[in-house]
Amino acid sequence: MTSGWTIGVIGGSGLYAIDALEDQRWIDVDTPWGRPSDQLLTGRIGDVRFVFLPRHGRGHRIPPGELNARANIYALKAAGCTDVVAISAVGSLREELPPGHFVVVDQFIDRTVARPASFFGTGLVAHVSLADPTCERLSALCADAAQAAGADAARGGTYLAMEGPQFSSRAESLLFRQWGADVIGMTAMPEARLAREAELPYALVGMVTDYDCWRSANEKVEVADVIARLGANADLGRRLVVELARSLPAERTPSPVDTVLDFALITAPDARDPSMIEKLGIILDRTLSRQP
Ligand SMILES: CSC[C@H]1O[C@H](OP(=O)(O)O)[C@H](O)[C@@H]1O
Ligand SMILES: Nc1ncnc2[nH]cnc12
Repeated sequence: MTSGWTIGVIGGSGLYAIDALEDQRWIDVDTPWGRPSDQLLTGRIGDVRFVFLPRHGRGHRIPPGELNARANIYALKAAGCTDVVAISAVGSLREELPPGHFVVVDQFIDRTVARPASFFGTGLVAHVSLADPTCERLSALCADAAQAAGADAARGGTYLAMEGPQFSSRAESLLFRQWGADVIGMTAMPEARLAREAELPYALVGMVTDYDCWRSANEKVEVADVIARLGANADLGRRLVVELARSLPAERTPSPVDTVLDFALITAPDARDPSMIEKLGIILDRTLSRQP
């Protein structure tokens, strides 16, 4: 019996449902931050509860810059998730990460510019650490699960989050390589920041669909090529989820991320805006219940 885990899965491009879930049910969740991208698909694999959210909505309706990441993360928390696995299509900035490979990333460079990136603000200020933005335990489980599913999976890598929706210019692509980025995408930020603020351990599995445009003067990314690759990748992504369910330890021991807000709130209790506290809702409940 596996207990204590409820895994939220954010499915990126090409991953809009998970057939292997038993007792499937699409449920509506509204949040103080607005509506998530779609209904949530709840179910289980064996004894492990899963909550799946198609990041762009079924049918891929929402572009990266218009995703309501706060509502998405809040909805997963409200649905009882203890941990979040994000699965994303990514471009490769490294020769040794060809299309078809998976990369379980452990760092981010955030170049997004126009997205609300925090649950906190005037009236309630918090600073969480993002030094290690992903959960080592969950990432290791995902990398093992990817391999068990039959994917070539690299452990560790830096994801460059760009604003999009256009793909990068060649000069940008070359620059990002010099910065040490390994893969590129448009969605992991601010998602990973918000997961940390919501005290949800987060892992991101990048499924490489293309080499972006850095390799030669006439190379460029085309959505049609990405889509062609997505079909095969998405099958592996779904299998990864099944393998992850099989491999989770029977008991979920606490993660340091479960309690990050205990050390992050800086606004004095009597200076806190009650409407902010209300809007933060379940994100703050645990911390506030411990404070006098
Ligand atoms: C379909 S290519 C561009 C699109 O794919 C990635 O999305 P996701 O991370 O949700 O798989 C990328 O970030 C872009 O949004
Ligand atoms: N080359 C690329 N750039 C940004 N996002 C992507 N998603 C998949 N491939 C990508």
